[in-house]
Amino acid sequence: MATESLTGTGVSPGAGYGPAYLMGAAVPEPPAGARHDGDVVAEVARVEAAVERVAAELQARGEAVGGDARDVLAAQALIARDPALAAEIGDLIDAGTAAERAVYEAFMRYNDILTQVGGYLGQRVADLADVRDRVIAELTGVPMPGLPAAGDKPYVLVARDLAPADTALLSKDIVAAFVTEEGGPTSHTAILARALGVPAVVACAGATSIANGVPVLVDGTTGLVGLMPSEDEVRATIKAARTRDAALAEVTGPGATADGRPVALLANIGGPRDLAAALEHGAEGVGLYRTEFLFLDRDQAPSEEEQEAAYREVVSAFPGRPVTVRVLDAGGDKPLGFLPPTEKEPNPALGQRGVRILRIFTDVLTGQLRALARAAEAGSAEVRVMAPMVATPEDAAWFVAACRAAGLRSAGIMIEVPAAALRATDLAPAVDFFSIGTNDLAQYTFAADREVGALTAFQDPWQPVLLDLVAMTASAGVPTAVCGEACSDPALSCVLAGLGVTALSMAAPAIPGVRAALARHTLAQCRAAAVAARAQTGPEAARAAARTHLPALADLGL
Ligand SMILES: C=C(OP(=O)(O)O)C(=O)O
Ligand SMILES: [Mg+2]
Repeated sequence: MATESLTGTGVSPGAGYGPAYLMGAAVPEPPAGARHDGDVVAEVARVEAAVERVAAELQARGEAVGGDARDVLAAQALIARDPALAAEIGDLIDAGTAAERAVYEAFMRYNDILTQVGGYLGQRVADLADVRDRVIAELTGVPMPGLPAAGDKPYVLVARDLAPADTALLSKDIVAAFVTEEGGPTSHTAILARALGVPAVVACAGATSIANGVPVLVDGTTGLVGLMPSEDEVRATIKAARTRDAALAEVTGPGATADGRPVALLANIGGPRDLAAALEHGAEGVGLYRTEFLFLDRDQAPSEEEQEAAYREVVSAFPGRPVTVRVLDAGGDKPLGFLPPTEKEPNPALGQRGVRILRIFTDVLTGQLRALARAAEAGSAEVRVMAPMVATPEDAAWFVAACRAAGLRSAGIMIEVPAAALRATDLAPAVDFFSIGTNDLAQYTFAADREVGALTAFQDPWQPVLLDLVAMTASAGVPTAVCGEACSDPALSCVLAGLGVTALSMAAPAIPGVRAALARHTLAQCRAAAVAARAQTGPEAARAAARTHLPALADLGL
């Protein structure tokens, strides 16, 4: 048995095992006025050793990665070994300052000089701060900032939460599983983990107190995180996950119920890098391309040419198939510096987000639509474009008109605000399709921030009220997909089919489970499951009631 276990919410299936790596929180500033005990020589030697370890590690990591990263890391190693900095640190230690504080102050002086010089050198300030924090971490024993380099063994990445920028370079070969203390089933960590096919547990209380290097077994289905598990336990958990995967691999082909009602199984992607997984898991197209990843960490929108190149890559991966692109969903939990709201927002999730911000910065939308129209022209995919956060018929009509003006044939909207679901019949005449975003629909229905771990329960897509809103939307007479994380649950995907949804879009690794669940149940069973779930008053009861009509789930290990 594991010596200790923690529990969170399993959000990406499969089992992962490896040493814990605690993603370094910000390295604290050493206290001002900290003094050493008088041994100047020993204190200087401590700094020299720390600097050398940091420089060598940066250099080695650069060599391992190669390309541009090698030059950047080699430059950082040079900063660390800079003799002028060493002299400055030495002077401070001579005057009695403790090693870590001396490092901090000497680096800060350089920082000020670079900032004043500005231009290219000014932009190196972040590199300098990173080297400073690494040396201080080395001296004080706190975790290193950032992510560790790939080693021989994948590690379990433990963090308070993960931002998209933290994880841009991760892959399945580097990370065996994710565990975060915060976040819910629809947080960025969960979305990213599913896209990479890495098991993940979020909202796991106590996760950040796991010590670095401790062996951790993560079950991304049950949400259990075992510390120092026995070999037998690791073997059994991994075997059960594999058995389930093997059962699912036997069902292939396009999504359909057992009696042949087609339900398109599409992939949610964040960019071209997710295409391989989408194709590997047999996605029939793309149901949600979250384009905002292309716009993150920039001072301005990417050029139309750069956007077109990314869109073309996605479009060409699915010839003749639907590729549903969501235009930029900025604001709220995805703020972009170059698209600021017009006033200070005390509640960003309820602020100028999605289509609301695009209605202010119309040039950004027009540029994106033009790039999409050109990419659509170049390939044979059926490109569909949709807007996030549409709340009124007027928003819908405005967006569709903008798409038509750009020459785009298929224009739709996301239904993720209760107002839009409740009055779907008013929005229907303007659009070609709906796609329900259950993540935000839950957030706004319950007035519960989806990024707050303590409110995870409200994100449960089995809430009967959410099923009611899906049913209302699907009966408005427009083809309706669901692209929120709800679709990753095979039982719920049967219920959604039973509610009249015609396409389901999810992180690619979830597709086999959903395909198998649908293939083993008739449309009548799916409808009965939906009726039974909606008759309940809470999510647990809804889940249990639906499952009584979906008997094959248990055989599939789902
Ligand atoms: C699919 C959705 O969009 P996102 O998670 O990107 O907000 C949703 O809200 O359900
Ligand atoms: Mg959304």
